[in-house]
Amino acid sequence: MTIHLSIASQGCGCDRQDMIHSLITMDEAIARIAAHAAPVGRTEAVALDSAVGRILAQSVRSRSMVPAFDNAAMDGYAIATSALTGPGPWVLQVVARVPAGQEAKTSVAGAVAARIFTGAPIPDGADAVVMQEDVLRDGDVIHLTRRPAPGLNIRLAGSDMAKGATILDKGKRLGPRDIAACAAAGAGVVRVRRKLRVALLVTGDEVRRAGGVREAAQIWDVNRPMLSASFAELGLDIVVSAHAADSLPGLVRQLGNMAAQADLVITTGGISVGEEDHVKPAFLKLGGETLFSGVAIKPGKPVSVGRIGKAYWLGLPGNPVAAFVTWQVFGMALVRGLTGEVAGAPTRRHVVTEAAIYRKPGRCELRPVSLAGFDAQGREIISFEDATHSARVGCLPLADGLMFLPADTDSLPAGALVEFHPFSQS
Ligand SMILES: Nc1nc2c(c(=O)[nH]1)N[C@H]1C(S)=C(S)[C@@H](COP(=O)(O)OP(=O)(O)OC[C@H]3O[C@@H](n4cnc5c(N)ncnc54)[C@H](O)[C@@H]3O)O[C@H]1N2
Ligand code: MOO
Repeated sequence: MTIHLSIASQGCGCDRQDMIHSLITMDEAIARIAAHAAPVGRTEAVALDSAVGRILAQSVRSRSMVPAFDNAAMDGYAIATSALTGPGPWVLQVVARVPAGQEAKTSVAGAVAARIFTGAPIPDGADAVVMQEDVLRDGDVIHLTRRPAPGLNIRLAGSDMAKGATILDKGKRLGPRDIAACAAAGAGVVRVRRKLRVALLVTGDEVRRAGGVREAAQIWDVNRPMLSASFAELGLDIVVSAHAADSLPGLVRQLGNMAAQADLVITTGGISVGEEDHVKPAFLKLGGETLFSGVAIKPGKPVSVGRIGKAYWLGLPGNPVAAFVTWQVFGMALVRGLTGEVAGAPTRRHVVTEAAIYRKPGRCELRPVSLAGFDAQGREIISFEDATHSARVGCLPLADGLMFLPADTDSLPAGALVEFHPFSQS
């Protein structure tokens, strides 16, 4: 629901219509990434133990039926229900013992039982397992008072996975639950995409390592630790990470070196319009081809994507919240494309606003928000600051995702439905 209640605003000038028209929309930018970014590099076989976080390059099929044989779901006694004649109770001789991991050597024929343990193969002739709590054991016999249904407490061969069934499709990022399914299917080695090689270049004369020495007009570097942490969580291979001064020759050299080593070069800062912003000129000097440069969003308007030779370049803005938001929306889309990950995009959903919103229309706004409980109809409520501040990092730890406010929306009442884009862990 979009509500238009015009509010007078002079704005800062950066939302002027003539400027906005040179920008593309967020959906167009995502579509361009999806159309261009194809999986890079060779695939490799890795042991299941070290496959977490990797992207499957080949689907996984079950090597056998799972379970491979009928087995007991309880510790108890395997019996043949057809041998229970008359109304009962019944007295059955215990003729065998079958622990898990051993084949059943004796069959169960007639009014006899086999002592059996969870996971052990069902002996021939048996068609039910009575749990031990439901029988009375007396020496070599058991007393049974209730007739079990055929099939009771038996896990049938193939009831979990059929032989040859596709367990996981290629393009899946392997998490612990996928690893469990691979192991059950007998896939001890899986074929995955090689790790994406990324290079990170954080620009700015004013930027210094967090917590270190800094002069009066200098700031601590937020972008490098923030993005490095995201890369690590995504399992990317950081081939080089460096800081660059605001100098064109230096940037040309560093960007060129990085593009020669990495599949994806990520820069932060230096992509706006001031004469201290040398990243785009350096990219162009290296013969870079632009996929897009500037998106009608707030924050993150200058975000750019292109190619330098075979490497992709993602230019993030310097403001840390803008860098984080554009990394989440465009960077992760680029990584998904380059790694062939199929189903990793966060699912957007509708949520309701806790408070009214008044804003300057023009760019689609991606405001960090926190999930704040549910309303009387069970809809999720979000809380948020009264504006998006692209340089205020203090709200990030509390945020669960982004609220998307359409470009033409200038006000919304409390309780309005808006789109919510959850942050991935990374
Ligand atoms: N005349 C105009 N000025 C600006 C425009 C515009 O359209 N016209 N756009 C504004 C917007 S929107 C953004 S976003 C920024 C983007 O600027 P850059 O990407 O060139 O980034 P910088 O100028 O290098 O830095 C911006 C800001 O962020 C701080 N910063 C940079 N790197 C880090 C870091 N690693 N950790 C923490 N903070 C960092 C930097 O000190 C600046 O304050 O441009 C606007 N200007
Ligand atoms: O787009 Mo900028 O990120 O508003 O500060």
